[in-house]
Amino acid sequence: MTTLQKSVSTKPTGAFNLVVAARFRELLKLVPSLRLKTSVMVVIGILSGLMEMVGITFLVSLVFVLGQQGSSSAAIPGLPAFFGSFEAAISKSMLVTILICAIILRIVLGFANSIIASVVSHQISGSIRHRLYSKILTIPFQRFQHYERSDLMNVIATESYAVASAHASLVRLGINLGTIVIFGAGMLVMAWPIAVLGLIFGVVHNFALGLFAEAYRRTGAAAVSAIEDLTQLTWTTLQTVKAVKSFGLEKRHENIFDALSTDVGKTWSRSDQMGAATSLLSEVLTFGVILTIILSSQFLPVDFRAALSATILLYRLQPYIKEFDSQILALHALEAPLQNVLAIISEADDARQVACGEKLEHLQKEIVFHDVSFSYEGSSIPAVSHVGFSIRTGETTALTGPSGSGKTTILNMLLHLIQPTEGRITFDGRDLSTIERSSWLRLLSVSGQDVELMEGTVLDNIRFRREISEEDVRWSADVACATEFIEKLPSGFDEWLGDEAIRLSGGQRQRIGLARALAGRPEILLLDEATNALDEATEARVLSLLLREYQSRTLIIVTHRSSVASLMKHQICLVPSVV
Ligand SMILES: Nc1ncnc2c1ncn2[C@@H]1O[C@H](COP(=O)(O)OP(=O)(O)OP(=O)(O)O)[C@@H](O)[C@H]1O
Repeated sequence: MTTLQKSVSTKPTGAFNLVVAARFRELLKLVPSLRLKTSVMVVIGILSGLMEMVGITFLVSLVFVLGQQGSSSAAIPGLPAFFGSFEAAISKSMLVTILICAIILRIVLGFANSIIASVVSHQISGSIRHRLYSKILTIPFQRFQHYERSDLMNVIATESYAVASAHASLVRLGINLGTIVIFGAGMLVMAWPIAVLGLIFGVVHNFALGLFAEAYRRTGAAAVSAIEDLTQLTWTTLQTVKAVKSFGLEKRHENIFDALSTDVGKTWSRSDQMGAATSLLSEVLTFGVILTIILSSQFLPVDFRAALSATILLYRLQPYIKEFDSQILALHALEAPLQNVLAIISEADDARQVACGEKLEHLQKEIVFHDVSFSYEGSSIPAVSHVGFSIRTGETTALTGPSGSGKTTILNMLLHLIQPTEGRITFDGRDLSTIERSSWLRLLSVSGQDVELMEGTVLDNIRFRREISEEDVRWSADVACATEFIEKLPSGFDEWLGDEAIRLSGGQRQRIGLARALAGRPEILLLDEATNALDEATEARVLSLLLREYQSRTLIIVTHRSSVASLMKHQICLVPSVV
């Protein structure tokens, strides 16, 4: 069984900021077409930061100018040294205009970026959900069987959002870094000693937050694992409610659920506590550096106005630095869900499913198994070993043999769910592997002992999302002897069946499954113990109707009952493989 990420990866953990490169590489694999939008978002974000810096600087200048009596029409002497060369040219009204423009531009850019971010985030999530869902349908059936269904549900419904979150974090990182650089440059020009203090603060801050990185990675992985366990328990409980009640295990299940639910709560609160701790650390460091500037201001070789502007910039820089670090920590926490998404998306497609091949309009003569063997992945004993037989078209054949002799495996090969590991299967002399899969599957239909009913009406279940006329639905239900009980249901064919269809007996479910298989009027019908839950009399009626309708078509029945096998023209008896 393929288990999705339950523990943190073994990648080096010391390299705090390397996580950015790792997440970026993963994102490029998952959403390669986002480069342009991402760059636009980062540039807009940085421009917004730039506008903030301009706004702060001009605001400080304005305050100084307003504080100077009677100099309103003179050149502005209030700008910091950085703007010194413009002093002669900027009047007070221009100062106010620039300030207002900077503020408005910042608001507009911020708004534009949140709209773009929201659109991009939904695009990413939608595209990832689509890729995951379609991957589940295109991976080889054997690979699919290696996954826990609850894990797959969890990845599609919950963890797929991690990709959009990681993208948002990377964009925010780019914006924060760009803004930090711009603010830093501004501070350097205005008051270099304060910029140096700010730089030291940034390095210490980054190093201190780096100490939390491993804890964040572990918490992220623990949260994913705890949620997976909880989903799995819920899923299996829903699947086995009858057994749980029959064995009187409700309390035990409740206890297990509570324990797992507590684990989930603990991982989230640990994450919240770490968030609070890192935020506190950030505040303390910022306070420390500003205090240092205040205490040492009289000794610093800088102009007071410039020092004030630079200090305000440093103060405003703090949220960017804080967010920069928290986004890096978020990227650590996103490792586990991202790895899960990647694991599924990187699964190879079923080569036969995507290959073209020749079309097959009809089966004219026969299906032949030429010395066919098949072994399931990881199994040392072949499920089918060197089997050879032919099935003539338009005739009825029973496939018999003891339990485990490979009957279902043979039907699965006919259904293209698995391919022979040795030997070949031919249809009218053409190798199965050279035939277009969909054209072959159009010719045949299958029904088994366990019917996969879905949420919907009886009609929905017979149609099974295919274009099938009402007439064909009625005909198939008649042949399957299903009409007689369907019409007794309160809403007949429109009766709503839950996914478990609890109101139906085992035999009724099998008859709906049989009607589903018949409804497309297939040339070849495969029945895998499809009537074994029916009483003898109903089974006999179903079989006689089937034989009448399938006089000139191909019917292959897997059965353990000699009475059923004897009704077929041919019998193929399989023997179990030995080591
Ligand atoms: N997904 C699987 N992975 C590994 N082994 C499998 C898998 N499915 C079936 N097998 C093994 O392959 C062998 C043949 O199984 P198969 O279901 O084809 O037998 P069968 O003749 O249809 O049995 P039954 O009459 O009990 O339904 C068995 O030994 C079974 O354990």
